[in-house]
Amino acid sequence: MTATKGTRVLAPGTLDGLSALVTGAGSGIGRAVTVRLAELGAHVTGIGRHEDTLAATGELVDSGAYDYHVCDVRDLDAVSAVVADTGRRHGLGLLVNNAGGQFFARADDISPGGWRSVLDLNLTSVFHITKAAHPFLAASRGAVVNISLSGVERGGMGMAHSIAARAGVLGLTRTLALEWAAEGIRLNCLGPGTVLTHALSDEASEHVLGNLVDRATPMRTPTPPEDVAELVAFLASPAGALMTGQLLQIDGGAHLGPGLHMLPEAYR
Ligand SMILES: CCCCCCCCCCC/C=C/C(=O)SCCNC(=O)CCNC(=O)[C@H](O)C(C)(C)COP(=O)(O)OP(=O)(O)OC[C@H]1O[C@@H](n2cnc3c(N)ncnc32)[C@H](O)[C@@H]1OP(=O)(O)O
Ligand SMILES: NC(=O)C1=CN([C@@H]2O[C@H](COP(=O)(O)OP(=O)(O)OC[C@H]3O[C@@H](n4cnc5c(N)ncnc54)[C@H](OP(=O)(O)O)[C@@H]3O)[C@@H](O)[C@H]2O)C=CC1
Repeated sequence: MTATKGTRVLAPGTLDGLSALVTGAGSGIGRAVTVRLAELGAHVTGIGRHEDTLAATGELVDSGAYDYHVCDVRDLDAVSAVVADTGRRHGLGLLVNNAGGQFFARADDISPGGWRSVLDLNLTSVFHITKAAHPFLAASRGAVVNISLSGVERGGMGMAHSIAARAGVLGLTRTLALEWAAEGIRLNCLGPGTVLTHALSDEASEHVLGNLVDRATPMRTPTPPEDVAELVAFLASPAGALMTGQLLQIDGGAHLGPGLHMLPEAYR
């Protein structure tokens, strides 16, 4: 297996003066995005449910470049209030809808409650947060990056609820890219492949590496969270000024291979 180490190509100061809001900033991809945006000059407001992890992210960035709110993105009134507070305090030039996830189960084993839970987290929250951000994004001619999943256009075994939600996010992204283009607002989706964050347990990581990375990813490498972060920063930078309505899969070709989740082992 080969693995990149997380590539940094953007120049220091690229995002000077940008105000960003990142959901799920306390770990994994959201933490890597927060750290990189702040390194490039942005102020970042993080959202998550756990204060300890959000605070730990703050230890990785310069003081003054970061604050956070403890909030569940499924609490639509609370999270809309956080967006409005952030917009009033700092303005808002970039929204990164990153908080998300699912449990792995065959469709037959997903109850109405399980379906609702995953749709609320991965689709409904994204709609409401993005809508709450609209006036601030219009004022800044800002951008939205929605963190999706490699395979969203092809399906994924064991993930009917999550893939349906992410497909909904892609449709939402493209629709708002049309509706808000005249205001200079851009929206894009990123589809990471397998990212070895703490969300995958050690046992699952071994399983994922053996079966899903080596066998299902043509480039036989996981996606470093830092690579996702650099792409988010690119989309927020002037170089991304004409990119909107895109799904960019950053997955070592997984969307071309047998599929991250096409192997029976993916949902044993
Ligand atoms: C084990 C790994 C195998 C290998 C898989 C290969 C994949 C490799 C590629 C990786 C691709 C994607 C990676 C990621 O997305 S990493 C993301 C980071 N984190 C997570 O995914 C975890 C996030 N999960 C959660 O936050 C929660 O589980 C979730 C929001 C989904 C649910 O939380 P909630 O608090 O709402 O949960 P409840 O306990 O209240 O349950 C709500 C209903 O859901 C049903 N449920 C919950 N878990 C399961 C399950 N495992 N199977 C079936 N049903 C489940 C639960 O019963 C409730 O329903 P009812 O009301 O009907 O009882
Ligand atoms: N890891 C992977 O292989 C891949 C991940 N993805 C997607 O990337 C995104 C980030 O995943 P990753 O970094 O790996 O996982 P993590 O579990 O590390 O990150 C998820 C973050 O979201 C936060 N979060 C979860 N639920 C809520 C909620 N209801 N309200 C507020 N915050 C919440 C969590 O913080 P807290 O618990 O404190 O709330 C956590 O910081 C997810 O959408 C995931 O599905 C996509 C492709 C592959």
